[in-house]
Amino acid sequence: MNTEIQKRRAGEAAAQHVEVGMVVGLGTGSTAAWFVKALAARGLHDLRCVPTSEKTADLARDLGLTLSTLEDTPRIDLTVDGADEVGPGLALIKGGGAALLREKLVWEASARCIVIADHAKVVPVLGAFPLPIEVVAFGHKTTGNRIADVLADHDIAAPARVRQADRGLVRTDGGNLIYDAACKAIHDPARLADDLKLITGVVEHGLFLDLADLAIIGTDDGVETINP
Ligand SMILES: O=C[C@H](O)[C@H](O)[C@H](O)COP(=O)(O)O
Repeated sequence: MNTEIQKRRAGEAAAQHVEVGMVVGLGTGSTAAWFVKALAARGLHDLRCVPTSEKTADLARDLGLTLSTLEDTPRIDLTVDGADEVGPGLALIKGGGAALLREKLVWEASARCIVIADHAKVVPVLGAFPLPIEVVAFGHKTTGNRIADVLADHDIAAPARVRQADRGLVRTDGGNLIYDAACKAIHDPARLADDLKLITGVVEHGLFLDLADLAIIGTDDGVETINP
């Protein structure tokens, strides 16, 4: 199994869904990067692209795509983005690259969303990938304790840990921190999503529920599609 080829196949297949003149949301991560490259290679006219991170903005700019912002183009025709896990009903975990807040803002502004991933990302139950939760830096340990309380209420014993990089705490493009919750199995994603949003200090979480309209999954033989 070649994961990178699977990601590339998914990204290239998704680029075929883009039409002339569209406003396109550009996801973040290694899979979304294949989509951005494939999109640039198609050379479509009059596209306006809304990136979900500074990293994606840099890539798209380098490839000659025309960038826009959610402020200038608040209605997006199609967003294509990767995921850390693709569960039943196209419930997703996202945020492994710390871009979940901008991603969710762009997804929610989109008429259609396609998630792209390699085959290993498809899971029967969400939660093996630690759930990213974006929190404001002020008082983040208190917020982390409240997150742990909510997780315990969901029979999830593992604590959420603040994400570290070599040079200290990871900061999102918005200057916030990320807590990763090693849930192992999330049996009621909708209830957990609601409960996390009620915590003061939590900006957003990486559960993307009822947002994806289609999944394009790269395989060793080509691509497979999954509808919600
Ligand atoms: O914050 C990052 C995003 O949600 C990514 O789309 C996600 O982590 C998947 O990234 P990759 O395609 O690199 O596995």
